Amino acid sequence: MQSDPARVVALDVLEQVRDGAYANIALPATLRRADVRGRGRGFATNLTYGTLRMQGRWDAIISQCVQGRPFDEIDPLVVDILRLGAHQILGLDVPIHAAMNETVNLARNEVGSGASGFVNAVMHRISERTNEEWDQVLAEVLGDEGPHAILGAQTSHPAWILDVYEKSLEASGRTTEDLGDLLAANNEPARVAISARAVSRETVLADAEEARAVTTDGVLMPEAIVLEKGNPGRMRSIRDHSAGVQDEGSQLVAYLTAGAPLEGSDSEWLDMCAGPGGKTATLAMLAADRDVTIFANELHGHRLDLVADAVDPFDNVVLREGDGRTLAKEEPGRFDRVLVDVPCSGIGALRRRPEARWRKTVEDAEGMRELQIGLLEAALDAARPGGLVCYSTCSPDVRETREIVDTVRDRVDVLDTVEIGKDMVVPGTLDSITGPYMQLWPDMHDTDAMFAALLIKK
Ligand SMILES: C[S@@+](CC[C@H](N)C(=O)[O-])C[C@H]1O[C@@H](n2cnc3c(N)ncnc32)[C@H](O)[C@@H]1O
Repeated sequence: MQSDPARVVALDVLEQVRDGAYANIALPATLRRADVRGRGRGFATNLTYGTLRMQGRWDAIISQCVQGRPFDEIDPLVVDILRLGAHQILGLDVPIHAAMNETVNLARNEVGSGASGFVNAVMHRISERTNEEWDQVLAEVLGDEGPHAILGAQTSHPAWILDVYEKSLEASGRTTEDLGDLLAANNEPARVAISARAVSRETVLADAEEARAVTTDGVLMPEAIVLEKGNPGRMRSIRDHSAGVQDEGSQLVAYLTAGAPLEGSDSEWLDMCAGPGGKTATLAMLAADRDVTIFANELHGHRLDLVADAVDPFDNVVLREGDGRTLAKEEPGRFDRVLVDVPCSGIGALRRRPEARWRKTVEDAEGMRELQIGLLEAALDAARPGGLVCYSTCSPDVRETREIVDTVRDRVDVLDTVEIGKDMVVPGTLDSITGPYMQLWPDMHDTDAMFAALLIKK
């Protein structure tokens, strides 16, 4: 019997990801090559992304079903087939007999009949328990390794990410009891939010309707449009860059940068780390009738090209390629508003990249520290006296958020922090935020875990 093409595609992408590919790039290309469309395409997408996201949980469960065989010694291709099988039984509502048959068949066709017998036996054992029962088993077998090892396996996260999240929750006034909700939110696909830029919100809504997309209002940003269903790539306004797909948290960072109160001149803004240009384009929209020029700087030429595409409909943006830190030396004290959206570990945006949590390490944040400090100091150098600097990350790790801002505030002349503009969001949605730093959360705000601090230079 031939294998189901959608499952073959999913297996192919899992193999590519093992070799270092990004699923969001490998999957569309593999679907195209295999000419899988319609419902098969949707199934292959859910299966691939879901399996990658939940891989840690499935591996912990598979390890309990291999009857003493060391997990690390199983052929990686067989492991991928078992992960796909586990996800069909426990992660999707595929009927058990279909999931079993298809998985065993895939093993026979892709590896050989020896492997199919092993896969059959393991799949039987996986299917003997419900998710709740597997949670119990994992709690028992991992009991000696501590609560984070258990919760990490149950929710499919490396234990170090739980340690980092726990510290971040506490630092931003939440409790460690919220950790489970946060991890569960990471296992849901990110919502597709749209920022209307060179056209009105109404135009984008009409465009979405024409593309047969289903929309709803933003949770956080009154201006945002959320696509509940549909493909943004089919919308004209997305294709011609008059609107852009952008997380609501990222939209808010641009609104905070443009809208924070400022005394004195307000005509030159700097976006110091602009690529790929989502925030630059939203800033360009917000500056459009304000007689402002935006200088968009990016270190890498190929990412500056993406900024150029994103701001194509606007004529108020000047592009510059280079290190943001040297720019500040060349033009000290010039800019009225500066956004410094620094490179970071990205562990606040795990919903977007299903494989990301398995690639990142606890050292990633440490490795960025000097660069983040240097960029924030440079942003303050580039701002005029009394000018505004917005420091932001898409990570909640305190080592790259408040610790960076606190270090720089101690070192250089920062007059004050500015209160986060709660009037810019849907009323009530930022009420939990106290103090000068904004930390968003996927489980509370349905955004990436963006951090922002607004500073005024002396
Ligand atoms: C978090 S991303 C910015 C995202 C962007 N603001 C947006 O909303 O689309 C950080 C960017 O900083 C760039 N970068 C890294 N080091 C830099 C440096 N020293 N100077 C300027 N940009 C830098 C990276 O290439 C990356 O494109």
